[in-house]
This record gives sequence, C-alpha cells and structure tokens, in this order.
Amino acid sequence: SMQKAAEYNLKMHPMWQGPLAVPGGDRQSPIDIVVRKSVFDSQLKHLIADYDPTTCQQIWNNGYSFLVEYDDTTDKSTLKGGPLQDKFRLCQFHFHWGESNAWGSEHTVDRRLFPAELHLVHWNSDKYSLFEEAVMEDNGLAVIGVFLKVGKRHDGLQKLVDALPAIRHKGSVVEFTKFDAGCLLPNNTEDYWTYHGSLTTPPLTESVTWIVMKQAIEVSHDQLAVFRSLLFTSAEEEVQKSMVNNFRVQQPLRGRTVRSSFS
Ligand SMILES: Clc1ccc(Cc2nnn[n-]2)cc1
Ligand SMILES: [Zn+2]
Repeated sequence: SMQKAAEYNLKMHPMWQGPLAVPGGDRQSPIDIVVRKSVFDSQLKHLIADYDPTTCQQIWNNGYSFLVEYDDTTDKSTLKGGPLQDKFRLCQFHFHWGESNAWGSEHTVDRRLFPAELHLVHWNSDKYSLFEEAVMEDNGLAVIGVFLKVGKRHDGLQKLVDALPAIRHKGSVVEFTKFDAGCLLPNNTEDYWTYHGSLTTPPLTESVTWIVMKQAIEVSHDQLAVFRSLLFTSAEEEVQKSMVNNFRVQQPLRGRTVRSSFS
C-alpha cells in the first residue's frame, strides 16, 4: 500500500528535492503548464471520482508532507474517465505548500504559483494488485492536482486542519475516518489539463498520468497557516524545522504535449 511508499519517504531528508533531473528522465514532474501551448483533445472524457468516505483510515506526518490514507485493498474509492483507460484506486492524498502565500504549488499555470497544491494519488487496479507494482509501470498511477488559493474558508478542509496539531512531528499518526476526499475537488471537474509525468519525490518514477484541475479551491489564510505549523522533524530532534516549501522545482517539458479537456 502507499504506507510502505510513504515510509520510504520518511527515511528521505525532508527537504530532499531529489536530483534536478533524473538520469535519462524525459517525463519528470512538476512542470509549468503553458496554456496557449496546451492542445484541446475532444476525446478526453468527464472525470468520474467515486470516493467512499468509510475507506478513510488515518492521517500522518511522513516528514515530507501530511497524508490521509485510504484502504486500497478493494475498489471502493475509485477514479475513472478523463484521460484514463482503466479504473484507478485512491490510496492517499497529501499537499505541498510554501512558507508564504506567494508560492507553494508544484505545478504552475503560465508561471502563476499558488500557495498550495493537493495531490490525490491513485493506482491502476485493473492492471496491478498493489501500489508498489503500479508505481514502477508506465501509467500505473494517476494523480489529480488541485490548486489551493486564499479566499473563503473551506468547510470540508476544516476537519483535516483540526487533526494537524496531533501530527505535528514526523512519524506521528492518528486515526482519521469518514472523510470524503471528493469534497476537496473543485465544483468544475470538467476542465483539466493532462500530461504524462512522474512522482515529484524519490523514486521519481515516470509512471504518473497527471490530471491538473483548471479551477482552484478556496481555503482561508488561517487554514493554510495551520499547514505551516507542522514540522519536518521528529519529537526527539533538538532543532525543530517547520514543514514549509515541500515542493519540487519545475522540470523540463522535453517535448511533451499537455492536453486540455476544454477549449
Ligand atoms: Cl506524502 C507524499 C507522497 C508523495 C509525494 C511526492 C509526489 N509525487 N507526486 N505527487 N506528489 C510527496 C508527499
Ligand atoms: Zn504530491
């Protein structure tokens, strides 16, 4: 499950951005989405995210971000449609954010940075039986990226924000149940960009079909501030480092085409 992959992240130095480019890597993420260079593809379908809140299990600080993990042993929380040919299982979601509202997202749109970005991580359960298998295969994973912008308070996010003080330190885990990840999707899920890329932390594997939503969700300044109260460091470490700027630098497009579901 994602647990093992996230434990792998735990061992990694928090600010580890990984190499700027992976040797031989020509489909790395994140990227800048140049809107006027994206290509409208009328074959792209609606996204069908069907998430069951009862599969939500725990929330924990893995020393890089905080992640909400789902039971991915059955096809209860799935993603289909969009650019995807197969059915994908939700295994976790997490965020990337900055030390200020001026930056924090991994992807950008015409170089515009957002204060944070949500990633909903899914793996191809039609072709594989475990995340660990899928993560090594072309198109084994599908990650939905949703930009966060500062505005009105996001009521669905608040339950998650209220759980963060309990997982301030790297390695802390608390039970977190009955959370509907669907409430974090924007109202408009028709308009997205999609391209083939990679995980943005080691193993940086080029197995991700990225689906980046055009519409951002609004969260309040105070909600974002609580993200920044998390720590990269465990309770034992003398020097505590606040968990901010946990994003990777942008990677070269290397001739890839970014398709849009809208014109
Ligand atoms: Cl918890 C976590 C899991 C994965 C990543 C890296 C990533 N790859 N693609 N999107 N995020 C960062 C934090
Ligand atoms: Zn991510």
